Amino acid sequence: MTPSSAPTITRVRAREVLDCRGLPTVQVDLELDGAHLATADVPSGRSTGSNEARELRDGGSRFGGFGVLGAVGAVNGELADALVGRTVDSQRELDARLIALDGTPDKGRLGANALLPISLAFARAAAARTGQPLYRALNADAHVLPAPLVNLINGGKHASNDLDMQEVIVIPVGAGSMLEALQWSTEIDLALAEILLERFGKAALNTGDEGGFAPQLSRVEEALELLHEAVAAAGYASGCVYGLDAASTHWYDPATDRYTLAGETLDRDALIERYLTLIADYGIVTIEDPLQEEDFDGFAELTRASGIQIVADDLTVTNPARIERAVAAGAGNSLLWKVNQIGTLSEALDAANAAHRAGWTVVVSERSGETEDAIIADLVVALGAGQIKTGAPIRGERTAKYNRLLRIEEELGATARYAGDALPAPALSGT
Ligand SMILES: O=C(O)[C@@H](CO)OP(=O)(O)O
Ligand SMILES: [Mg+2]
Repeated sequence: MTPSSAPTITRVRAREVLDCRGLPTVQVDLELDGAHLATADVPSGRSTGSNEARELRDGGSRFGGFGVLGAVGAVNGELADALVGRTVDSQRELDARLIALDGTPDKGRLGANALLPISLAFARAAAARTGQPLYRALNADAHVLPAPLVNLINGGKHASNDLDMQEVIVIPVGAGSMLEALQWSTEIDLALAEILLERFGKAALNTGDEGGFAPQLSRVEEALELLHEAVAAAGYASGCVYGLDAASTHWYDPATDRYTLAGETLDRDALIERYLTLIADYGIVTIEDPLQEEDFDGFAELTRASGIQIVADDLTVTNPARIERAVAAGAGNSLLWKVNQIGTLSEALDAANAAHRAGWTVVVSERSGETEDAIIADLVVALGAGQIKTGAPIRGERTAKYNRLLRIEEELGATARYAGDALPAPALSGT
């Protein structure tokens, strides 16, 4: 049922809410036609790329200015004044208006954290107006449930251990459904907890920002061995593959053009060699941000040499122009898709289309600073992307996404398809 006339925005209201790190972020209510009210939150990154759309923070506090009252004020003042009472034909028209109101290339005047929650709340309200869930309002044929890239060991900027690589990931590709994929993931997580307790003692179960364990270790090989052990102990060795988010920009020194990995200094070639060894030894089928955020050539070299999924995050920042550059250079073959890196839903959808057109895969992603807002669950199904990265299945801001996916799987019934084939089947034997 599609209402015949275009909706009118009758209310826009922002407030400050807290994310999972206890830091303020922006929540927006948006109402259409005095009847359809929707809410959306904006998440926040910690290991951000330098080319992301700008998030406005207030400044001035001892902790570096984490407040978002400026962004909240922009929504409740200038943006609400410009939008309330207006009729909006489409998401694209609204987003174009938001972009024009900000007027800067990086959304630095009003802030991506002011614009995006308006864009997302509009998408939800427009879907509600048609009586459909968001994933279906965006794509009538939506039916693919994503394989989860489950980040069970945290390092880098997300944890207080010495592991440089940010995320050590297991992917239950052999599961038959979303429900089964999450059951496996939880059992693997519990098995990992037991192994860590036995190996590292009392502080073993510290966790990082995305709910994965953050044991005190520094070598990624050790983290991968622990994860393999946990998968085997849980009984899923034949159904799982592995991945990394190296987030290497954050352990790269531009002054020397060198990386420091577990105390060792490596140039680009040595680091690429190291990845090839890790891939061969540990059944790794996907690596995100293996090289620093400006090294298009390095990405291209590893993409060619490895033959696996190489995911661009800080390199491409969900920005169609940077994606075009990466595609032309062969720098990666997969896009990490984060709506707040670009700041409106339409631009993010353009980014996903650009990636799909180029034959790249798309991995829909959380941020490390999340709220309970589960919108990426609807978005990953709408895109049919087949892969989601949304942390360990043990903390509310992450389980919100997983639980929404379970509900969508139920709603889709017999038409639902779990994308276990989005990544290659296990290549390893005997680990
Ligand atoms: O690097 C990443 O992929 C993300 C999410 O996992 O981290 P952050 O949100 O801190 O940028
Ligand atoms: Mg990343």
